[in-house]
Amino acid sequence: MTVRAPAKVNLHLGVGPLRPDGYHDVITVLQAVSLFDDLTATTLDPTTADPTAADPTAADPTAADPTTIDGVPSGDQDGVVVTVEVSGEGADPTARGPATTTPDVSIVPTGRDNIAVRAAHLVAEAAGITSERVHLTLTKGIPVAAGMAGGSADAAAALVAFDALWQAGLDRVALAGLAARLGSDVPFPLTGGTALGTGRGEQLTDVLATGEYHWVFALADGGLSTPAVYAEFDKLSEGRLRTGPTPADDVLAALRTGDPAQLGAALVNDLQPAALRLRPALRRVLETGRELGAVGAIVSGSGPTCAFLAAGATESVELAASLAGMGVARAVRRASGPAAGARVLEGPDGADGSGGGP
Ligand SMILES: C[C@@](CO)(OP(=O)(O)O)[C@H](O)COP(=O)(O)OP(=O)(O)OC[C@H]1O[C@@H](n2ccc(N)nc2=O)[C@H](O)[C@@H]1O
Ligand SMILES: Nc1ncnc2c1ncn2[C@@H]1O[C@H](COP(=O)(O)OP(=O)(O)O)[C@@H](O)[C@H]1O
Repeated sequence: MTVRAPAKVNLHLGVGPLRPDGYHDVITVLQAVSLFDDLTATTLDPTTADPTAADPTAADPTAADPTTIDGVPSGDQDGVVVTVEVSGEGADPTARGPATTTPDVSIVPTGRDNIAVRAAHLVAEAAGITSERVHLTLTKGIPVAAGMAGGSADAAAALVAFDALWQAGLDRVALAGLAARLGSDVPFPLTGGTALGTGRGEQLTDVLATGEYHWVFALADGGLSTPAVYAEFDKLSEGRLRTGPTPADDVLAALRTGDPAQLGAALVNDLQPAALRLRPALRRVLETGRELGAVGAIVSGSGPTCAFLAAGATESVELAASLAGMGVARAVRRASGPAAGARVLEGPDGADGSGGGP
């Protein structure tokens, strides 16, 4: 069973003051873009050891209660064992070497703190599954800790995969409820497209959007931690009166016209000053993209990826080539949006997941 899920870019990210629960109210417009992670779930014979697997019982040092991680069942209380193998973005070259003490946010964990494993345990709980052994292969095209919601995409893909694999019969509303327990950004890659997010970002409404948008992403070396960027936002906000998140009216109006230049001029990211404080070199990346003709230039979410909107497909090819030539980014990727949400590429019997539909 293989499920593909998309990355996102925030076209508008208005952030309100820190709430008592440690989150911020946001008003955000998210667009799914054609950078994808593929998650393959393979049911294993419970009696066969998997030599490629990381130790699934490796303790998460942040978990005070070993039976849950952030309120999500860890699997320790039942016989559901999910092992993980990662390739592509964020695959740890030292994964089989000695353990390091400094956590690197841009490396994907392969233990039970992998968000796809946590998603599996949530579905197991909902479906009453108590004994299964499953191996997950994550083929990551979405950069890690990069403000593009790659972990959220994997979690959404896992929810869809395990719902189908274990015949849990969860409908879209139930899946979105589990998704919101895993992270504020997890409901969005289930649906994809373009959507308005409120609350922590997890409450989604459809947006009237026309046209196809051509993006160029400048990938950075190393990631940025989302909580660290929000904390920097709080520091920068000290002494300033912040009432609520800024509304997304300009971006919503631009999306109705389908005009990239209008959308480019309307892009807003309230986390951008915080990301630039933590990564001053991103200023030069943004300036370079603008000088090379991007109609919009913004830090993607909490960063450090920089997102450039091109006037059209041809312009995006030229922009990507020129940006790569300037050497300001680790890598440059082109993508279009809106992209579809999490979908089955290959079912458990090897059949494709198109269901014969359009
Ligand atoms: C900033 C955004 C923009 O879309 O995403 P990224 O750009 O990192 O992908 C999101 O708000 C990130 O969503 P997500 O990565 O799911 O965050 P969560 O797991 O829910 O929360 C991680 C931490 O981020 C902070 N957080 C998150 C969401 C929110 N509305 N307010 C917050 O303050 C909190 O410190 C929280 O403990
Ligand atoms: N399947 C996963 N893919 C990516 N990161 C993961 C995954 N599971 C857990 N993580 C952790 O989540 C953190 C955020 O990753 P990611 O979702 O890619 O970034 P962002 O929140 O900036 O969009 C990473 O530092 C990583 O350690």
